Amino acid sequence: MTRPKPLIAGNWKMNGTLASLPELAEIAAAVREGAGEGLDLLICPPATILSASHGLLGEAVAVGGQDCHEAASGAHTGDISAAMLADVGARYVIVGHSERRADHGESDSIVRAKVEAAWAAGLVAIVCVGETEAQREAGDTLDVLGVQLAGSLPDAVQAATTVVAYEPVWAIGTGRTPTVDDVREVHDFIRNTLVDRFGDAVAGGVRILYGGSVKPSNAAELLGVDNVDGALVGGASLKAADFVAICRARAAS
Ligand SMILES: O=C[C@H](O)COP(=O)(O)O
Repeated sequence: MTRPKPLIAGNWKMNGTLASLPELAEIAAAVREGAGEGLDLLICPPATILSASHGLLGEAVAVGGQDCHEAASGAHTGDISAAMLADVGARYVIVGHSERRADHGESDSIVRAKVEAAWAAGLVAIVCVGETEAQREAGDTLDVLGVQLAGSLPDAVQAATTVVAYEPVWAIGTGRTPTVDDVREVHDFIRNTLVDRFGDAVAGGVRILYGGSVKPSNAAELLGVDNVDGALVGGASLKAADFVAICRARAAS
């Protein structure tokens, strides 16, 4: 199976204002100097600065949303549709992040509907899955991920429209990461699960990102693991220098 082109994605979460745009300018400058060679790059800033971010980053670094509503439009005060994200330049949208699942009670079936909404608007959906610490300690990690994948991914998955992000909940923002062997086991499991359901041709091209305390010092090790096709980076993506260092580490691994 040929490895898909790696994707390094930054998720700014609820951080960043117009005053943060210089960080993006710094990333854009590093990319012009070759930092993103051989990689697809993505920043998912808050929706309030998506348009300005797109204007700054241009085509070399994609921008994406952090969530979208499952409906195309309507009476959903405060929500954002996939088409609205696309309208201001987004090419991707994260769905089913564990913070959305926990804070907003998003079930696998809601996540699945959001994936379909993203596709309908022409966006690539980054579908997040991951186990809690209690689930890992109980030995349930693969079972939990199997259920999340089965429920969150629609039948019409294509490599060009879908990315899976494995984010162990206990590793997010904690500075803790799974061992390389644990990451390999989970990513192999996700790949095999995709192959069983969607076949080799589709599943081989779906990028499987690792997310959870990725930083410059551990990026080469984590991103060098088989079936790790990039990273979904939270905290470290807020600093241009760290995000660029992660990109360089992946390019070199
Ligand atoms: O979406 C990103 C992940 O939740 C990882 O966040 P983190 O890199 O701050 O641990």
